[in-house]
Amino acid sequence: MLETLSEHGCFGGVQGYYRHASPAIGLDMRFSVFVPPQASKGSPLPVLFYLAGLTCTEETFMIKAGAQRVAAELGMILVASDTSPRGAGIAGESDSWDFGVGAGFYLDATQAPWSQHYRMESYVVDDLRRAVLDNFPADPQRMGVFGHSMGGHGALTLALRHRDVYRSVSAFAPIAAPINCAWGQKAFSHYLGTDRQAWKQHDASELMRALQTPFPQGILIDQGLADKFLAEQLLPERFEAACKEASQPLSLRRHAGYDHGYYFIETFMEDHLRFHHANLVG
Ligand SMILES: N[C@@H](CCC(=O)N[C@@H](CSC=O)C(=O)NCC(=O)O)C(=O)O
Repeated sequence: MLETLSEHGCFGGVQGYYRHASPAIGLDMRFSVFVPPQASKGSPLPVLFYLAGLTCTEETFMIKAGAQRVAAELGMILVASDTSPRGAGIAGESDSWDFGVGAGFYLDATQAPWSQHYRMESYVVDDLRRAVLDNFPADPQRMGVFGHSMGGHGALTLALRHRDVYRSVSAFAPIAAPINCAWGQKAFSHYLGTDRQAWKQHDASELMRALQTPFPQGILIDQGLADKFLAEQLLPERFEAACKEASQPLSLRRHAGYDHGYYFIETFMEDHLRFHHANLVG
């Protein structure tokens, strides 16, 4: 059952905010959907899932990224997930901005106490997808995923781990090699424990190195060169090397003068929407 929190006319379509019970998480979750005007024609539409970064919610992308105008032109449904469970009641889960609440890292935790509710991979891939298919005119054969920073890590890893679900993937300033940066090491050690082999299953660069079948239309990544997190946390050069090793076509565009924020994201948003549209619709 979907509860509508609010709906708003937007570029001839509808921008909505919703809440539903998530079996994977065991709590209510919120998400947002932009349905373009083409929905009134009755045919199923391609869907693009957005995964946001640390501290964000299901609202951040819809308010700040400026994606709806082009999605309305192209006839694409946009879906934005929240970034973690809310209300799990784990001691200390809100103590830091880069772990716990707002920092679910799009994986299923295996370690107590996180493993009961922090199951964002199953949430996004199963529960959120199901909710979108059941309640919106979405085409299950034409789904893509993109995201920013922690959500860029999520987009790359979920696309690599669920090739049958996502046909297209791109990212803005992704955490591209989390087992080699402080954000990833902090999150993975708490969520996944000490086994570094388990960590590799959620590291985009490690997954890419083991890739069997490349994404034929390539992967698009935009990265600002004035991003204060670039050298220590994001490490796109490791993903670039892994793509080369795996013969995966990658367009990694480095942009002077752009930082980590949503002014950067909105600048290149249209390119990402057109990239996914070309991959999903042709
Ligand atoms: N509070 C932090 C900054 C947090 C931050 O920059 N979050 C980014 C994502 S970082 C990686 O996942 C973000 O998208 N923020 C939302 C926004 O509107 O910019 C600090 O103190 O540095």
